Amino acid sequence: MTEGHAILVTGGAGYIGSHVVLALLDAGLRVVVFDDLSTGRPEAVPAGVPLVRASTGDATALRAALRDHGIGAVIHMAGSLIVPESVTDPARYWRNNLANTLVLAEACLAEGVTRLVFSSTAAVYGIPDRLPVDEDAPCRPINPYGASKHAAEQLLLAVSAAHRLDIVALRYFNVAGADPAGRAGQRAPGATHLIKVACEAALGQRAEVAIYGEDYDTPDGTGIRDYIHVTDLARAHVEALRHLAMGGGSVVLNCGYGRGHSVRAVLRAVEHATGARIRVRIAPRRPGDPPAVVAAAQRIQGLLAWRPAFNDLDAIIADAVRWERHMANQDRRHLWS
Ligand SMILES: NC(=O)c1ccc[n+]([C@@H]2O[C@H](COP(=O)([O-])OP(=O)(O)OC[C@H]3O[C@@H](n4cnc5c(N)ncnc54)[C@H](O)[C@@H]3O)[C@@H](O)[C@H]2O)c1
Ligand SMILES: O=c1ccn([C@@H]2O[C@H](COP(=O)(O)OP(=O)(O)O[C@H]3O[C@H](CO)[C@H](O)[C@H](O)[C@H]3O)[C@@H](O)[C@H]2O)c(=O)[nH]1
Repeated sequence: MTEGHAILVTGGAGYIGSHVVLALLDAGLRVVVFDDLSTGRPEAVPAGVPLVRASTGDATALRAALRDHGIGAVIHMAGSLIVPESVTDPARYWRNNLANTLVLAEACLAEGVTRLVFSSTAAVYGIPDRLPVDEDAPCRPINPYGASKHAAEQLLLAVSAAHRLDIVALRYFNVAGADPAGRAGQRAPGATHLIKVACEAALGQRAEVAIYGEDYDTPDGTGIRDYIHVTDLARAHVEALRHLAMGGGSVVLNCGYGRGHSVRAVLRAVEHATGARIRVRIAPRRPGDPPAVVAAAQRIQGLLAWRPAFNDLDAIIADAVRWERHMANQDRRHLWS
């Protein structure tokens, strides 16, 4: 697919990145991870995969990595992604998500890399007028995270229109779960994403789950999201590379299943999967949170040879719970070693 070249995965030591690396290896591709380990973990990088520890803001390190490892395509996943943090520290988001993407695009042009897959987000839409939201809907992000990712998309598409750099921007909806074979999962401490937080609470690793707002205009008053299994999402990256290799050209694609679940529905499903009761506390709405976001999922399935294999909230949660138990056992072993 890249004529013997390797794929550079920025952010490959992170949660989604580590699953993308596995999907690429499973497809028989050569992979190099480029990660500053700000939230990623070296143990998330499989043995034998080179790890370049540097920031995407470092043009010299990027160009050296592209050159030295014979990179044919880049999957750009490095970024900052916590919505409330983007509200309190916007400059960090504009720098990491936009300015560093510019550095990467320039490095690709300078080193003759012609294909790039970009991690974008449903947060670019803001509060959609209509659900499910399709790729042509207006982008009116309501927080600096979404704004910085939307600007990065615009930058990449403009570069793509002017130069030989083809882009697939994948707009991920809410990513959750873990590798069904148990090889990877979400490792970073202090998680904020709902399914991870709920699993930790169900397994006694945190006291409670705060429900951020019970007064939204949704059937049960809590926020609605389209949760996608991380392994399905990872495989979409392999198919996006295939699309580019076949000359498919630049495109923006939603990555979701087209089905929404409320916060309360997620908590019930985690309780069902674990047999535990989760203590909940009703908290005020979180700044920057839209009430409901659900993907129109047709375009990706029309364009890529991608079909979801884990389109089921219970399947996502089962893998998330299994990974959380695995992590808890590891922690206990460390305690006694
Ligand atoms: N988790 C989600 O639900 C979700 C949804 C939509 C989009 N995304 C996007 O997916 C990507 C990966 O997210 P994740 O959930 O795996 O988060 P993560 O924090 O686990 O992964 C991000 C990785 O990027 C690395 N990184 C950050 N800034 C860097 C820099 N300047 N230089 C080099 N490495 C850097 C981190 O060390 C980490 O390994 C992000 O771009 C994020 O915006 C995530
Ligand atoms: O402890 C928690 C955590 C979350 N929520 C609620 O659960 C829903 C999901 O929240 P997450 O924090 O899990 O995810 P977000 O929807 O805020 O954001 C995620 O999904 C977005 C797209 O919808 C972007 O892709 C973004 O990158 C990614 O972090 C929201 O209604 C939120 O208010 C709670 O009630 N309690």
